[in-house]
Amino acid sequence: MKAKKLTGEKAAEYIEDGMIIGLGTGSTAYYAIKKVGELVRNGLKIKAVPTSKETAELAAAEGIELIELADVESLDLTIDGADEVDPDFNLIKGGGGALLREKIVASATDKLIIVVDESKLVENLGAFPLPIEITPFSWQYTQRMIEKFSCSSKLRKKDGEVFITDNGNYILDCDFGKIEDPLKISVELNKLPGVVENGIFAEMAEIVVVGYNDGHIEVLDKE
Ligand SMILES: O=C(CO)[C@H](O)[C@H](O)COP(=O)(O)O
Repeated sequence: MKAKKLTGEKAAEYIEDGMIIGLGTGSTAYYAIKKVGELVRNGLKIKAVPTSKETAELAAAEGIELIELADVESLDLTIDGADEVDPDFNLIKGGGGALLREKIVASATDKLIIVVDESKLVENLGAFPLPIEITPFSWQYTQRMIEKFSCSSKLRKKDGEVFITDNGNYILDCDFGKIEDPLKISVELNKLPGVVENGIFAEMAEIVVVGYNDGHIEVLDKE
């Protein structure tokens, strides 16, 4: 909790007047959004693209001006969380179910800043089941095709009901074990009809802000 707050707030320091930014989803991004709200109320002028309905609601309540990605060419930076981060800054995202919009926003971003607590740092991706967003149409067929990649998968549920994403799709949480080549598996998964997007963010993050439970923060920069 403390680590998440510190890292979210630290990431907000990268924001400058006039920027167009992306706002991520999840309990760590939450603290960044709260901090951005505070900065906006103190006079910072920015516009933001949210990565989920949940984030849009929070940001609007904070007084942050929201715009559509459709209306801009690119974003200066995006602050988002992650479920796993490997030493090459490959990520697994989508624990909160917002991976599709998060990946679209990340792809339009000059500088993707990831905020995590120390528990998210891993040597290899894969201990966290990979979220894959799929179409509801014949989803069991898509599941069988995905499982040919040697994984087992579960349809995500919430409160006993099938979890529906902001885009009206389902999510399969897929246990691949150790993921040796994140970029390759990500590209292969996205070739399957029925797969909308997967939660591997390979070679996208530029900065990772890590919060430690003892209160210190580490900023890892790809450059
Ligand atoms: O990818 C995400 C949502 O789709 C989140 O960023 C990810 O699940 C991390 O969330 P948290 O900061 O709550 O641990």
